[in-house]
Amino acid sequence: TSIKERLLKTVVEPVSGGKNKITIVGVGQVGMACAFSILTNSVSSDVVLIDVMADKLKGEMMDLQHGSAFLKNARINASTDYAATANSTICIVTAGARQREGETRLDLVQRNTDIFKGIIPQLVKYSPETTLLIVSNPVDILTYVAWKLSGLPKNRVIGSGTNLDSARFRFLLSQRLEIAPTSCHGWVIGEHGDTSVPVWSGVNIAGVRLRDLNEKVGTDQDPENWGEIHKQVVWSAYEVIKLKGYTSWAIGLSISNLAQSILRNMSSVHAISTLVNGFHGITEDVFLSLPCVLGENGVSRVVLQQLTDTERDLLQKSAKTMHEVQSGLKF
Ligand SMILES: NC(=O)c1ccc[n+]([C@@H]2O[C@H](COP(=O)([O-])OP(=O)(O)OC[C@H]3O[C@@H](n4cnc5c(N)ncnc54)[C@H](O)[C@@H]3O)[C@@H](O)[C@H]2O)c1
Ligand SMILES: O=C1N[C@](c2ccsc2)(c2cccc(Nc3ccc(F)cc3)n2)CC(O)=C1Sc1ccccc1Cl
Repeated sequence: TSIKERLLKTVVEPVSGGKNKITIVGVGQVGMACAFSILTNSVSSDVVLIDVMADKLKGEMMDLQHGSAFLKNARINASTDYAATANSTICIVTAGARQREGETRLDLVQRNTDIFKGIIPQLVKYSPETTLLIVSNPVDILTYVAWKLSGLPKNRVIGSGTNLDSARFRFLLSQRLEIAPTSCHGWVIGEHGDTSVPVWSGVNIAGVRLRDLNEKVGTDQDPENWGEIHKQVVWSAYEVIKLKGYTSWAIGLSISNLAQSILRNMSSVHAISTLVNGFHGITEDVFLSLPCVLGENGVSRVVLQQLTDTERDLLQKSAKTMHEVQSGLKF
């Protein structure tokens, strides 16, 4: 008999297949930062990596597996075959092509849409109950594409949206006030990226709104120029790209936080991209970020913020632009 048989008496065979399996598609800078954050925060004990670059995929899997002693023995697997993703509670999609020199956004969106045609149906085939969490850019449009390709109900198709925008906003606010970001409350909503919308009327510390202390906060007439914080949210994205060529750690941590809310059915509120037809006078099928209640069945509720007319107009303008891009896509 083998050493193992002389060493161990079997009581019952150990099983795998808990309810916290997460698939991550795309093992680039963002995908691996998501994987590392999810594993080091013990969000999941069962992570599957998918990519088309087989060698990079295997190398990333092995490198993470070698840390198992420090990761509570989480199962880490990888494959180019989607069968390995079966029964994933969450599927995080970070796969995508980078914008080429001189490429228009519409060309990039069509290229990433074509990539999604080979990913989304496969994920749903093996995990029909999954929640899709889209990170690839342009994230709001690609979340719409994932919703159309997946046939899943709108509560189970989510985009990271302005979650990173809001995290950067709260960090910058915290730096200025010398208070922890978790105690600095501020929501950036709408379209992820350059045209996101900071809801200044809601920015508060312990319920004390900056607007109540100075009604000009967030406007160009504000002598203290608090509005600069939102401008820096956008600038810092370009700054990080200029300095290191990509972003990873903050987006990875924010995705891990969203995954935790789903797996632990926390009903915590996050700025994430959801189908906003019917909200704030929007009548098109588009995905934009609003404060959403997030749990095991995805987005269960949306917080109805009181927005100024300007904030509503900005959302409606984003909705219109995205609807035009979406209408030009070939599925
Ligand atoms: N939503 C946000 O806030 C946010 C923030 C940062 C980055 N992003 C986006 O995340 C995406 C990924 O960024 P990155 O820096 O990791 O890019 P990257 O180029 O480092 O990684 C992309 C990965 O996708 C893989 N891939 C390509 N086609 C695939 C396919 N058909 N199936 C499976 N995998 C495929 C590539 O092999 C590569 O490993 C980009 O679209 C980027 O703009 C979004
Ligand atoms: O931190 C980032 N980095 C990216 C990036 C990561 C790897 S290469 C570029 C970034 C940085 C700056 C601009 C930009 N624009 C863009 C627009 C549409 C696309 F399809 C892809 C990228 N993207 C991707 C991205 O979405 C972010 S967040 C971000 C971007 C712009 C403004 C505000 C925020 Cl909070």
